[in-house]
Amino acid sequence: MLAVHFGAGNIGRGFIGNLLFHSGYETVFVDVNAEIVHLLNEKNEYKVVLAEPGQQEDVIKNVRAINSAENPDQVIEAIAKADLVTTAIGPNILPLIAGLVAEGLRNRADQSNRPLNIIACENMIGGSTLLKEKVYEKLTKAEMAQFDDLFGFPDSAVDRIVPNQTNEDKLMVKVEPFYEWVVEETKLVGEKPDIPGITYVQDLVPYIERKLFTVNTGHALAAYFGYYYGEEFINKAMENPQIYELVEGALSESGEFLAKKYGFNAEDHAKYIQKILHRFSNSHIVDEVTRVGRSPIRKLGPNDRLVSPARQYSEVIGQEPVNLLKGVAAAFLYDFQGDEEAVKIQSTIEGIGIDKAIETFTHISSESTLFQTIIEQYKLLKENK
Ligand SMILES: NC(=O)C1=CN([C@@H]2O[C@H](COP(=O)(O)OP(=O)(O)OC[C@H]3O[C@@H](n4cnc5c(N)ncnc54)[C@H](O)[C@@H]3O)[C@@H](O)[C@H]2O)C=CC1
Ligand SMILES: O=P(O)(O)OC[C@H]1O[C@](O)(CO)[C@@H](O)[C@@H]1O
Repeated sequence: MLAVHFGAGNIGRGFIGNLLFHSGYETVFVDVNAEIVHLLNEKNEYKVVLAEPGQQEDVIKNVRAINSAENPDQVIEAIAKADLVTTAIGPNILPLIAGLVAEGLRNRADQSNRPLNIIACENMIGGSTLLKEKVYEKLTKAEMAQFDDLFGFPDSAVDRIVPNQTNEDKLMVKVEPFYEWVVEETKLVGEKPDIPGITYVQDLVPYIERKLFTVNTGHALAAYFGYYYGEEFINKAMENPQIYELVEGALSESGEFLAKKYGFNAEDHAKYIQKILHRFSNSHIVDEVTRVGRSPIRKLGPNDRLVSPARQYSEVIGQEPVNLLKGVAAAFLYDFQGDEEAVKIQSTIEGIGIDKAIETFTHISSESTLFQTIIEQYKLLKENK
């Protein structure tokens, strides 16, 4: 069985590639990083190490790679032969691979009627759906009908903390032991991929919201407050009682609306939150606050991990969240010069003021009380910096 996976980065090698190998797939990674592509083709294997006492090592074999910037034709050919296509490249990059995916699927449909599933494994709601939309923008009406029959784009939620790697062995990836991969069963075509480690569900929305608004919300607060208080790493930020309290507070707010919206058992959800706080504190993982806080414009988007739970909390609970809004305010103070989006937020604030910047990035109306609270919190945090 052949899997084509876009993105041979942290989650691609450390999580998806790992599970694919253990499920019997040969994996072809598609990437634009010439060094990683070269090394994968030279070694045809890499190590995954668990970030825990004992540091258990796993060797992932049967892998190779294609540089899509240099050899797009090879990617098109690989998609024609594939049994599964997956991605872990980042939400902002999905539109950029749509042309190549469309070409690959078109070429495949010319040769056979074999169905194929394309699963985006990104930290976002509706990643595969977005990729499908972008692919379909390249198609004729007739092709769309043909693709509807042949190709599935089930959405998915992936959870495993894989920090930036600083190992001498450039292919080796250190990962946390925990993982979860949930895939929407109803949008699959053909045979269900037999991958132990995937949980198939009928309705993905509760799972992706639970994950994005707990793991990623908490992580984002730890990152932005960690940065604010001058911490370099997430586990160190979690040692700061002020930050811990803010993160825990935000997760209990998102948990309150999630439990009410989806009927989650409150006790189980409280355990889920505690487990996540424990994962953030893992001393065997060196995870920079600037990695976890990366792309703050994306993270401040109306449907992402900060604004969506804050808005939904106020809608479902009928009150304003305290900690979630502090998290939004802290993201507006994130001025890391190595992050293009952070620089853009700061220059926007300078150019049009914080009020307009909040409206621009969060789409929260300036009439709302949420908006006023964010401004107040922003000013307080700025004064006390
Ligand atoms: N690192 C983590 O712990 C987790 C990450 N994710 C999600 O997985 C996705 C990837 O994240 P990471 O692996 O951390 O990032 P990463 O930066 O380590 O990996 C992304 C890879 O995509 C490649 N890439 C960039 N443009 C490309 C293109 N046009 N075609 C093919 N490859 C391209 C990059 O060269 C890189 O190797 C993101 O959506 C992230 O939110 C989800 C859960 C956990
Ligand atoms: O990958 P993103 O969406 O930029 O955000 C970083 C987040 O992704 C993760 O790496 C994995 O879920 C988390 O560690 C963190 O919340």
